[in-house]
Amino acid sequence: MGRDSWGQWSAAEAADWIRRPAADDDKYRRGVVGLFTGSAEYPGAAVLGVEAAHRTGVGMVRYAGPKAVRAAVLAHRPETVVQPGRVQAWVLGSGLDAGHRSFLTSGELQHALASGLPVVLDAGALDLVGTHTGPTVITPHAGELARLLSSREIDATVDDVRADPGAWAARAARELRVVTLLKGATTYVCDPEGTRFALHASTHWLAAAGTGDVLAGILGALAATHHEILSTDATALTRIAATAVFVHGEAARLASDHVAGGPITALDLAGAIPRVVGSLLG
Ligand SMILES: NC(=O)C1=CN([C@@H]2O[C@H](COP(=O)(O)OP(=O)(O)OC[C@H]3O[C@@H](n4cnc5c(N)ncnc54)[C@H](O)[C@@H]3O)[C@@H](O)[C@H]2O)[C@@H](O)CC1
Ligand SMILES: Nc1ncnc2c1ncn2[C@@H]1O[C@H](COP(=O)(O)OP(=O)(O)O)[C@@H](O)[C@H]1O
Repeated sequence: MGRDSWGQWSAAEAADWIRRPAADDDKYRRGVVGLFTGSAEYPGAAVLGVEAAHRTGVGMVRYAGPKAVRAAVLAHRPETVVQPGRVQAWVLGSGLDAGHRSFLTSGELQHALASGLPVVLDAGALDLVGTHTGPTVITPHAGELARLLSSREIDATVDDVRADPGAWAARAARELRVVTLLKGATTYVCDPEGTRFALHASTHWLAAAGTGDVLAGILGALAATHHEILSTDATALTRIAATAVFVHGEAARLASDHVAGGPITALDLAGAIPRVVGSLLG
C-alpha cells in the first residue's frame, strides 16, 4: 500500500478541530482531560503529558496517576487537579510498564476503560485495547505495534512494520477495531472504516525521548474539548487524532525555528503548542 492512497491533513482541516472558548463556557464545558500516566520509573512521562494537555487549551487537566508521581506533576503544573472527579476523555499508559502494573493501577485503568469515554491508549496501556467501551485511539510506535499485534496472534516484527507502516497501521485498525495512530517520521492515522491520513514530520529533531508523551497529552486534550461530538459521532476521533499530529508537528517546527533549526526537547515542543493553536484559530 503506497503512501499515495493516504490523505493529507491540512492546517485548514486541523483548524476545524480547535475549539475556541466562548462567553458561556466554563472549565467543565471546555473539557476535562484525565490522565493515568507515569510511574516511579518514568515520572517524566506524566509531567510531559500533563504539560502538553494544559498547553493545548482545555478547561481542566485531572491527573489520576500513581501517588508517587503527583508531587512531580504538581511541582511543574500546580493548575493540575489531583482529586478524583468528572473527566470527559482519558489518556492512559504513557510511562507505565504493562509488565509491572499494580493491583491499584490495573483497577484504575479498567475503571477508565469501562467509562465509555473517549480514550487514548499509549505505551504501557496498549495491551488493554479491546477492553474499552468508548471511542478509542491507540498511539504505538513501530516496536509497540509489532508487540501488540504479535500478542494478538498476528505475526509482525518491528522490521515488518518499519517496511510498510501504513499497511500495518491499517491492519491494526481493522483487526483491533480502534483508531490507530502509528508514530514515526511519517505518522499514519486510520480507522476501521478505512479513513486514513499520513502526516510527514516537519523536523526529525522530533525523534527524542518524551515527544510521544507530549503527543498523547495533545490528543487527550483535543478529545476532551470535543467530548460532546464524540458522544454521538465516534468517527470524529480519526480527525481529532490527525489534528493532534498536525499540532505536534507544527509545534516541533516552531520550537526548532526558535533555535535557528537546532534541537528541541519535549518540553520545548510542549511550550510551542499555544502558538500553533493560536495561529490555527487566527
Ligand atoms: N521522561 C520519561 O519519563 C519518558 C518515559 N517514556 C516511557 O518509557 C516507556 C518505554 O518507552 P519505549 O518507547 O522505550 O518503549 P519500549 O521500551 O517498550 O520499546 C522500545 C523497543 O522498541 C523498539 N522500537 C522499534 N521501533 C521503535 C520506535 N519507532 N521508537 C522507539 N522504539 C522502537 C526499540 O528498539 C526498543 O527495543 C514508555 O512507558 C514511555 O511512555 C518515554 O516516553 C521517554 C520519556
Ligand atoms: N525520524 C523521525 N522524524 C520525525 N519524527 C519522528 C521520527 N521518529 C519518531 N518521530 C516522532 O517522535 C515521537 C516519538 O514518540 P515515541 O516513540 O512515543 O517516544 P517517547 O515514548 O520517548 O515519547 C512521535 O511523535 C514520532 O512520530
